[in-house]
Amino acid sequence: MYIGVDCGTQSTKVVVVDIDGEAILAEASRPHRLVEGANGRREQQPEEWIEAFRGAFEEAVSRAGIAPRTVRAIGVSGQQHGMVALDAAGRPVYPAKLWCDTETAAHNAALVDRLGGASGCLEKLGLVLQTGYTASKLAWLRDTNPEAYRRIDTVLLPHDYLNYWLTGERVAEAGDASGTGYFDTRSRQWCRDVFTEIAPELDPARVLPRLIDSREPAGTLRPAVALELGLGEGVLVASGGGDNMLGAIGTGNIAPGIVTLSLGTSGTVCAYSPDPVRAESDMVANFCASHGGWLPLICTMNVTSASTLVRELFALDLAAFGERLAAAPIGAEGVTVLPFFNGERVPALPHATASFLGLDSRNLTQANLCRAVVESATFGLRYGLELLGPLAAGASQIRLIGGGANSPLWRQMVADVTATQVICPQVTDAAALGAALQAAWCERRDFSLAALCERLVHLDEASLAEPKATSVRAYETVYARYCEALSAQHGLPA
Ligand SMILES: Nc1ncnc2c1ncn2[C@@H]1O[C@H](COP(=O)(O)OP(=O)(O)O)[C@@H](O)[C@H]1O
Ligand SMILES: O=C(CO)[C@@H](O)[C@H](O)COP(=O)(O)O
Repeated sequence: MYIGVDCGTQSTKVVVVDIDGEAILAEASRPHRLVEGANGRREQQPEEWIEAFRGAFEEAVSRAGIAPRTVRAIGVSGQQHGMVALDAAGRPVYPAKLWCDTETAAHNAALVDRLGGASGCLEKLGLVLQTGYTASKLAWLRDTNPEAYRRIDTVLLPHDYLNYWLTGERVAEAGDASGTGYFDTRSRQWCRDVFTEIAPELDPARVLPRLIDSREPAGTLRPAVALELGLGEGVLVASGGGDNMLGAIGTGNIAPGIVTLSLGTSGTVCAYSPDPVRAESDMVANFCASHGGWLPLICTMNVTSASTLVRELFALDLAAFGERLAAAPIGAEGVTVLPFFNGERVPALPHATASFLGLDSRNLTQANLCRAVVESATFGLRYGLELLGPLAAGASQIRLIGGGANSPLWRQMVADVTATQVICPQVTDAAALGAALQAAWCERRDFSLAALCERLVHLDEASLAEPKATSVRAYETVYARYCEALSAQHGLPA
């Protein structure tokens, strides 16, 4: 038995996987709080991830009906980029500053300048620093909270922190490390000179976790944790990785030809590449994959976070929200939304706010506003898909994941907006499944990752959405309207 864990923005999910029986036995999740402050502050308490993990683990194991002692390895996936700075005793010196925190936009802009602009970043890191990456969070802590900064002994990412809690080891792997902004994504090594530029007082040899290969274990369970969870001694904890990297594994996107698109709190589009990618657009992140190779990715920050704001504004539950979406026509009768409620990463507008455009006395309905926000989040991902260029253009299928993929209407919308076939995996949380598969790959040397994906990545045929020609054409017009609005409001090329 193998356990996969995904510490997302809104919740931590756990899956129990039986590799030999080729079955996903159970899933469970527990929510966490997101603390939202002024200036785009978005933080969480790392201890709450552990609490959520405990609850979800207990429920998943009990639902699976397995003896915990049959678990052989655990894999952990986590929301990318979050800064978890620990003191020498392993306690956070400050709450985790998350991927969606835009408070550090000015620090990011200053860092990009100091590294020689976009070309300097590309030369040193293989990607261009974006607000949201760990680097500017560290620079921000140094400036705004020097007392906490002085106590830093290690800087981890969310999944590294869970690995640390499980094993006592402070380690990192290339996939998640590539989102720090002080990691060379081509050579897969820490970029110590960039780290020193950001945090001159900290010794990178001490503060940065030891890098391990994706198939190497982070360690074995600490005896106290094994006892608490009822697990046997010697249970391996895999290297784990960023949620997008493990979501790629959990959707079978481990070789070129497939696109994974996530409708989570964030929206992401990524495609595997065996070589590092230097995309035409600086907004394409040349991240590493968490199984070797690369995973160029674009990320938008306002997907289910945006739809949830509008849904909650009208006090709708998910079912009622779905009904409102269906009640409005394609194009929401002329309503256009630019859903940048907390700034945006792609396009790079960290200070932007949202706009509702084209409203009149006739089209101002709940249904149109709900529909327009979901359409706009989807258009943002099409915009990103286009930036990915040939890597994504050749894909014949989109594997759709994340909470929004539960909505049949949203699935069809993605198919129509991208003119590509869409299908979901059977499992609710593909990143947690990817983490379990990576754990099995680490522990079972008799399996290749491809063989494991073949066994466990089952697609849900009932979720298949084929693009419909009339809808594809209708969305072309509405997407053009969205691009015009983007250009008019934010000066971007239409
Ligand atoms: N049927 C649905 N329609 C629209 N949104 C949904 C639906 N089901 C779940 N969601 C939304 O998906 C989000 C959770 O997605 P998830 O991928 O688990 O997020 P994360 O990994 O960022 O924590 C929640 O905001 C939830 O409201
Ligand atoms: O910042 C990124 C990718 O670069 C986000 O995709 C985070 O990794 C958070 O993911 P979710 O919580 O939305 O799954």
